[in-house]
Amino acid sequence: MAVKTISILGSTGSVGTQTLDLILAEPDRYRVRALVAGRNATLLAEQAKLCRPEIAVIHDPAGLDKLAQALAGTGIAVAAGPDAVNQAAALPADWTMAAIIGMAGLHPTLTAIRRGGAIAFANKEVLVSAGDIMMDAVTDAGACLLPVDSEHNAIFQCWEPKNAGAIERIVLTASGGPFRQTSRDAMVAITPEAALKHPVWSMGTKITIDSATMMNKGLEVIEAARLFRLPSAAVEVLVHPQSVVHGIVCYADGSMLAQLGAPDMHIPIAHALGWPDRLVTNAKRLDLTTLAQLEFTAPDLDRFPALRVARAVLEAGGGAPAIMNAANEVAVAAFLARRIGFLDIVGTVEAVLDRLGVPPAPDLDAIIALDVAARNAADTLILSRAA
Ligand SMILES: NC(=O)C1=CN([C@@H]2O[C@H](COP(=O)(O)OP(=O)(O)OC[C@H]3O[C@@H](n4cnc5c(N)ncnc54)[C@H](OP(=O)(O)O)[C@@H]3O)[C@@H](O)[C@H]2O)C=CC1
Ligand SMILES: CC(=O)[C@@H](O)[C@H](O)COP(=O)(O)O
Ligand SMILES: [Mn+2]
Repeated sequence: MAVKTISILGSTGSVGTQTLDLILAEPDRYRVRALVAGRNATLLAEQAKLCRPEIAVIHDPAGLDKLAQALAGTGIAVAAGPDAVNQAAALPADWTMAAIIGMAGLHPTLTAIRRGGAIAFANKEVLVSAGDIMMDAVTDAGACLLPVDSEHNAIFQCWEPKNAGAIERIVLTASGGPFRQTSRDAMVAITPEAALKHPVWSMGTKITIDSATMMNKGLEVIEAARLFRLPSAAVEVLVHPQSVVHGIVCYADGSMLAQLGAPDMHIPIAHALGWPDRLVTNAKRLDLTTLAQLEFTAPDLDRFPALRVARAVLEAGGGAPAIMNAANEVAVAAFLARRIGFLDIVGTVEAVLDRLGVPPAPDLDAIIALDVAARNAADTLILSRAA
């Protein structure tokens, strides 16, 4: 059995730590090249001691001393700053987990794609903002793109490449989040604490808030359109509170192929890590006999307008997805910092989209400029709301 070389971008996060769980469960199968984190030097150092990468890199230079001290004498190289992050992403690796949160992952992920090999893609924000560029880079580099987001991984598992022409549509399921049954009026008073209590999944804070507004599903519709090259109309969303059916591919003969599993991210990550083979894991098993009922309902776009906004953005094209994503990142951070209310998150996104329109986004520089413009516009709106 050949040893797989691995890099993890975003190793200290929810997806990153679960990726490392799988690697540490079978250490002889893998050699870790690079671990990359944002600010958490303590956890990064602990991880490095366990999996012995060639290099551990922290984006925030303020964490370098702590990291260097913790790893002194281990022979593990350390580095800090954005250039070091990109250099780590460029190191040859058979398999890279792209799990940095948000647009912060743009350059390292693109660097890893251009280097080639398999890219396990968790970072949906980058696919939303710069999806065509990412997908073209995958093709140009001959890289192998492995979707990790649970719904997209499910679609990937059910997608028959030789029958792609016979695929009518795909279905992404949504848990509905903690406010699935909350009235719009009651949403005004939602606190960060309440929004961070996801009913099913344990995830990082940003995606958990996105699930609460259902912007997560909006981002996922665009992510699916990019990954599977489908129009908006071919990507359906159904609310499925049990979160055991993750995605469905609907074929022209009436067949629907679905992927089921316990709501445990170790499962899609393991699929991507083992692909094209299957790993043995300790991930939770689903006991179908305990499932009294599986519900599937259409989402309520009046209570959760994020989904409508995301579809409009996908259909508008150009720089609109990059603007939506950037405004959402700023608004979620402002909500978590108690600077705006829950309904203001999507309100801010809509206002920024109205302000910036649908500018063209022909290349990466244009997308980055729009990302900055949308962040500035969102900041200004949030400041003016507070005044
Ligand atoms: N969590 C989940 O179950 C799922 C997540 N996803 C997607 O996966 C991605 C990661 O999500 P999640 O793991 O929840 O997020 P977390 O917030 O838990 O983790 C984010 C990771 O990114 C790192 N990071 C942040 N900024 C930088 C930077 N500038 N340079 C390098 N590293 C950085 C963080 O480091 P540090 O903590 O050290 O600052 C951390 O390791 C997101 O795009 C999300 O949408 C998709 C499906 C499911
Ligand atoms: C685990 C995963 O893939 C998340 O994106 C999940 O889908 C979030 O739950 P929601 O369905 O509530 O958005
Ligand atoms: Mn998902």
